[in-house]
Amino acid sequence: MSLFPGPLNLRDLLDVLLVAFLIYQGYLLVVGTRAANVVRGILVFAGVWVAAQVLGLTTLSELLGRAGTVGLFALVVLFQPELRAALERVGRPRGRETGPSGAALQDLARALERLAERKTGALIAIERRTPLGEYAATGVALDAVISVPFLEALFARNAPLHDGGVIVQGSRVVAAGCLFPLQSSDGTYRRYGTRHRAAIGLSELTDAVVLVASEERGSMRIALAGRLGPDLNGSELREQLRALVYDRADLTGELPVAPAPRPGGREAERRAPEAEGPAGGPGLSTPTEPPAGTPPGSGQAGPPPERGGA
Ligand SMILES: Nc1ncnc2c1ncn2[C@@H]1O[C@H](COP(=O)(O)OP(=O)(O)OP(=O)(O)O)[C@@H](O)[C@H]1O
Repeated sequence: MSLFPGPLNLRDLLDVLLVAFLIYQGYLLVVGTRAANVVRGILVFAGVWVAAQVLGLTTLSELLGRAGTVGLFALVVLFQPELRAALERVGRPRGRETGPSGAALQDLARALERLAERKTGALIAIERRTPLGEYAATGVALDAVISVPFLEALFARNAPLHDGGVIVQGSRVVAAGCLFPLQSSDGTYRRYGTRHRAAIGLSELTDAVVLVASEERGSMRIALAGRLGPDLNGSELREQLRALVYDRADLTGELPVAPAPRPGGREAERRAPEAEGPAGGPGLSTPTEPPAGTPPGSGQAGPPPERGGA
């Protein structure tokens, strides 16, 4: 039996193109989120199921077929936040995907630098394709132009909105005092405090770029795709922000510069998890490897200077 029973007409072509378009859109929706790994798993599962069918392994194909049906329901429950975000994105008006302007990015980086220098804790999520509306709704709605003094005032120790995270959409701060989901996938980042784990947690569920200034260590880091990057200095922070927001590094979900942690010392021990990430990779005992999936050459920028801290 041939794949196409009759000659290929325009309607078939349109059909194929629409399916290809839908698959591509589906890919764009999941890429950079924790759902991407699950999609890969489903593809492997489907591959085995098809192979079992082709080879006539009836028991196996029957078993996988039934497991697949149950699995579909499980996926809907498991990925409810992602599905909601995906639908929100589909229904979102066009033209809202513009990220922060160059000046806004500079101000974000400068503000984080100043906050970190003064050991004032800060948590800032920059929205990219995944809408952060549901997390913004947990805080106080704002509509403010990004500026260094404004961000410093927001996170100042006794300020009413200093607790929780700030959400940036385009060049505006749209919410403050927001509750982000805590990192959940495994125990990799267990030793970090809740601010860092909230940054990792949000980046695990969305494609947001999440900036953290540590109150305890005075350090600055970026969380992306469920992983916490290394300590950054001001120029590294600016460079990464530019790459993530303008160079569409979001399509790979990778931190463009992820210097390998150095072995030895308490600092290395604290940094060790970033060499691992939830996707697996070397264990804590071998902290010199770059994170799994780091693009070639990305470690060539060399490790940032050591900082003091806890
Ligand atoms: N789920 C959350 N969403 C947003 N912000 C949170 C969340 N959990 C904690 N925070 C923020 O983190 C602060 C506590 O930070 P904590 O000291 O536990 O974390 P940390 O990662 O060690 O950070 P630091 O290095 O700055 O001390 C809280 O006061 C609050 O502002």
